[in-house]
Amino acid sequence: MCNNISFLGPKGTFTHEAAYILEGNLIPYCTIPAVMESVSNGECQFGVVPIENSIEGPVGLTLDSLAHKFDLKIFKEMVIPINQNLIVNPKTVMNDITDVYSHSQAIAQCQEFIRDNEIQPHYAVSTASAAKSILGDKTKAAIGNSKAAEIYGLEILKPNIQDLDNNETRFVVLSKNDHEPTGRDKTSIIFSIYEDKPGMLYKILGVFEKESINLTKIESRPSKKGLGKYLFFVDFYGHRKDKTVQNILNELDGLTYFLKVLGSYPEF
Ligand SMILES: O=C(O)C(=O)C[C@]1(C(=O)O)C=C[C@@H](O)C=C1
Repeated sequence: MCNNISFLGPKGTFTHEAAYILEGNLIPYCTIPAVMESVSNGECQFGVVPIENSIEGPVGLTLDSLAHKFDLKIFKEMVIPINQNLIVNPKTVMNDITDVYSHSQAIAQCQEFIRDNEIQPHYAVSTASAAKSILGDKTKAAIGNSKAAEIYGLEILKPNIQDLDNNETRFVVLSKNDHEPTGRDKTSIIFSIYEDKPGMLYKILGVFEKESINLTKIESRPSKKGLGKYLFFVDFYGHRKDKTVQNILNELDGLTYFLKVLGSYPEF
């Protein structure tokens, strides 16, 4: 069995740091859909992507790609603390910097720092690609992982520049199959409801209440089928092979317009 693990690269992203928790041959891909494609087409057995951040919330591209583009399962989840650093070329001082580059999530996590220092933010595909892009230009800084500074021969001018301390990101390991039950599992699903019936979401949540199953996340995203039409992303305790969870999924099948089970995996 191939032991390749794709991750959102290049080397030095937070996703790379999360992927280190796994054992295998780590391969960087430059976008979240490219990571998913590498698992779909069998180049990699697993792929690691960010799914939500404790400050900035969902990673929309991951949720949308799982809902609309790929038929992949969640095999594992991982949560790592995020410490953002101001990364610069050697011998740069604060006054040299006019522009700062990073992933949109990282820019959002450091809004106050960027505003207080009056530097112009720019979006990049990942924090590490931002670090690579500033090489050789003292007017440009990047926001990212200290590992990126080390890998690309850059320096950290200011550590811990995120606005809030409880900064954590949850990553998922995607595969063609989900995880066998461990006794401490979570299940992720996506569903949409019939729009013309009142109280549908209430009824659906009632199914979980009836079976005494705790939700750990509920999130809605546009279904891309018009304003006011949503997909719901729900995570809850239990494995899809548990009798209780099977009862829930059977009932939801009858109550929802669309239901996709993203799989069951051990709680981090
Ligand atoms: O750009 C990176 O370093 C990533 O791994 C992506 C990502 C994200 O999408 O949330 C991961 C963690 C941080 O919150 C910032 C960016």
